[in-house]
Amino acid sequence: MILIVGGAGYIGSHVVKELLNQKHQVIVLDNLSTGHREAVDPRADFIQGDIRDESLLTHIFTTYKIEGVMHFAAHCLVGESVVKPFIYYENNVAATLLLLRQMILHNVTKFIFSSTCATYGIPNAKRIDENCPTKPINPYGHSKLMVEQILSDFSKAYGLSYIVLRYFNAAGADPEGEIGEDHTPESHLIPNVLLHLLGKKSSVEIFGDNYGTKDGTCVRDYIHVLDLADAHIRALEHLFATRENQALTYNLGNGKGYSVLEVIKMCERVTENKANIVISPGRTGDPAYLVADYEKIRKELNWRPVYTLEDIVNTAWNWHTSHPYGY
Ligand SMILES: NC(=O)c1ccc[n+]([C@@H]2O[C@H](COP(=O)([O-])OP(=O)(O)OC[C@H]3O[C@@H](n4cnc5c(N)ncnc54)[C@H](O)[C@@H]3O)[C@@H](O)[C@H]2O)c1
Ligand SMILES: O=c1ccn([C@@H]2O[C@H](COP(=O)(O)OP(=O)(O)O[C@H]3O[C@H](CO)[C@@H](O)[C@H](O)[C@H]3O)[C@@H](O)[C@H]2O)c(=O)[nH]1
Repeated sequence: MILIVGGAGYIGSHVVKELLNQKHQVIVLDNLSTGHREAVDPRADFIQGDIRDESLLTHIFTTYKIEGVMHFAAHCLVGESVVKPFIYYENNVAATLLLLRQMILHNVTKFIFSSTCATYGIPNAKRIDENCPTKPINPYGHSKLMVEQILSDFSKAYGLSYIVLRYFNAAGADPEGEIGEDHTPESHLIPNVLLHLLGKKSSVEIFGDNYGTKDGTCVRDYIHVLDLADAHIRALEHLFATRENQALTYNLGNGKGYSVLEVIKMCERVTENKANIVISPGRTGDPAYLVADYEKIRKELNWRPVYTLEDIVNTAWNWHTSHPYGY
């Protein structure tokens, strides 16, 4: 059985559905702080609770035969982390330590960790590969990089076998339309544009239009949640297939950069609607340009993204139009 921590959240719930489709047994632990009970596939076991509750973790590790853990639970907003760093270090680093302690105590060695391209900071590269220096520029990125260091040390000392997945910008929704992105408040670009085009927000803000990019707006690499789900399953299967401890780090992105303006244009095209754009100051902690080189995971786990930006916007639009109030 695989324990999915944070499996009621946006990315976790999509991974849970794919794991179940591929006949894995799944138990989800989530405190529902930003996740939704309805997002958890009914075929999964669900426990509402917090990873900081050590007696609950002991109960889970002694009751269920947990063979591996995927850890999605975190605070994960770049801007919020700049103004509320305490909760980022507390929930992303200290709470993860508690989870890892229980794993070690119960001899569970396989671990997949949701990290981020925010660990790179402002890279000096057109495409970021895993050898680029990690110099985060916000507390969120620092908190994820700290966990990566902890995992490396724990692997050597306690035999942890792990894969760190550094996602770029997750987007899109389940093509079957059952689950999708639902955050309150919503801060991510694509849902914000689509919610505006759906008439739920009066305008869409562009945070900064004088970055040193092709049109002055920030460039990001948008990766479909189902491509992320596929990578998680490959990572899990790799950990189960190898005898030696693994200590691996992979980027997960599309390898293509789109500016905020280009994303808005794609949303306008898919929805056949015109956006009312407002230019606002850039957000603190936002790098100008982040695009992935995903060669390493392509070579080693035979993963490659299959969804385009248009697929991302189409599936997200399908979700928002069928769930205008979220779950
Ligand atoms: N969304 C992105 O673009 C993106 C990019 C890079 C990395 N990530 C990482 O991926 C992971 C998932 O992101 P998401 O967008 O699905 O976020 P999300 O907020 O939708 O999901 C996080 C889930 O974790 C749960 N949770 C948080 N703290 C918890 C705790 N202490 N105990 C139990 N449950 C807890 C929340 O209720 C939520 O269901 C995060 O670790 C994030 O840092 C996300
Ligand atoms: O209404 C909006 C929302 C966002 N943006 C811009 O759009 C880009 C993407 O922003 P957003 O969708 O909020 O994602 P990021 O801030 O890039 O962060 C996401 O992607 C990171 C990886 O790049 C993850 O680590 C984070 O968890 C996840 O929130 C940024 O340049 C924002 O300034 C706008 O202009 N208007």
